[in-house]
Amino acid sequence: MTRHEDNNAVFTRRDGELHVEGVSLTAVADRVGTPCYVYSRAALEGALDAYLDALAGCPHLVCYAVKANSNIAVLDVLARRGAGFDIVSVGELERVIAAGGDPGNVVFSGVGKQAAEMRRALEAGIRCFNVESAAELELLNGVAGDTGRRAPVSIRVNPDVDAQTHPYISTGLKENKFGVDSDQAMDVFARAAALPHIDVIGMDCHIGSQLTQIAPFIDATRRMLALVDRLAGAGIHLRHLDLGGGLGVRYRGESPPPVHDYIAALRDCIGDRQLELILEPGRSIAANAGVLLTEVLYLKRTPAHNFALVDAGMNDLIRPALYSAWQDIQPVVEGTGGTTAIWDVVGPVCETADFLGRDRELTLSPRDRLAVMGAGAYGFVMSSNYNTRGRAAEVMVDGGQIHVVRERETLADLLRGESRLPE
Ligand SMILES: Cc1ncc(COP(=O)(O)O)c(C=O)c1O
Ligand SMILES: N[C@@H](CCCC[NH3+])C(=O)O
Repeated sequence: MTRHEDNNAVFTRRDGELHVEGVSLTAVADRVGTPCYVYSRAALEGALDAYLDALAGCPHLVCYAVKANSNIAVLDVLARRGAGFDIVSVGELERVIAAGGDPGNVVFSGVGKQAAEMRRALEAGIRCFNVESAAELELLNGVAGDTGRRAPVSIRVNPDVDAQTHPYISTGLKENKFGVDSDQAMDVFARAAALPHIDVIGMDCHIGSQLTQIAPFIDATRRMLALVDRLAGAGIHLRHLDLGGGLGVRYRGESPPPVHDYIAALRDCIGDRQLELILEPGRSIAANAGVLLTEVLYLKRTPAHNFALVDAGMNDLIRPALYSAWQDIQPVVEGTGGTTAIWDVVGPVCETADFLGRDRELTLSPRDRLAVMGAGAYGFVMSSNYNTRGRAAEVMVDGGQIHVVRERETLADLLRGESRLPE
């Protein structure tokens, strides 16, 4: 795998059979069973390298957004390659530490941080708290004082720009719950600078996810820089600017800007200001580094519709049900015959919204394996046990090797901690 290759280049078809790196997906399904998430180490590394290469020569830290895919093996691969991490809970911090990541390269985002989480993050020595409200700032100052530490702080500013993405994943508009209103930002920074246990070191924003154009990023960056300059005028000098994540990927017809163009545009805005640039990409690192493997259980043809019932459902991959997201569905083995039709690929969950894809032209037989593409981000992490279904296994392919990096959940896992009432 050379650097900069498109992540999709590691998912290739050879003799009609879909492979990830050097391994056939049939081999993975035979060994691990379905449903199962399969990630490519080379694809993860290639995606991170695109960021690191584009940032060369500029002080930077790429903090992979753990929420996109928090499997410890994924974090391990990225940490070894030089990534920092953006976390939103103490749980994600513990994952980073378990994966061998350096807490000194962790930024802590999130609107609802609790005192115990702050305490643990201070103790671990994280790089920065991305503070999202005046109230959070006061609590953090108190917790830092109690622990005898100073808290490094960035204030998340809501720049009020339209990210032009799905409303559920748009975060930088005035009406969204995220960050400090840009009109109140100067006051919050001034308060932070005056608090005894806070070190003000940065400013951050994150305007939304799956952005396919550069313009909203530039718009947000300019608004942030105007504030950075005003703060400098008021004697508050920041060390870093964190522009969040949000760069989109191609699921179907989208053509998001290449990482290189996106970063060149950001660097151009920053100009010769002495600021470290922090980014928090999630989806653009992980989405196209993973697929969800599933098997056809039954084919059901009705006068109204053709249903392919598969063993993965909305509890495994909720994006289609939640956002009407479209993800490509490919047969693992092509050309084996079967019924060619327009199918709704649906799961076993008792909900009409339980579909992985609708109106897909496929040639199918029962027991065929299918791969839902682009499932490496916001896939397993959003899965649930709805209908008392165990969560899928996760696999990391590395060259010719298959590593099971999360066992499939068993019934015992699902019932753990529950009990009947006493007699
Ligand atoms: C604060 C923050 N940073 C980074 C990300 C990662 O975003 P994406 O996966 O779109 O790159 C998110 C999620 O949207 C976020 O809320
Ligand atoms: N879960 C969303 C992305 C959320 C981004 C989190 N801030 C998706 O699958 O598209």
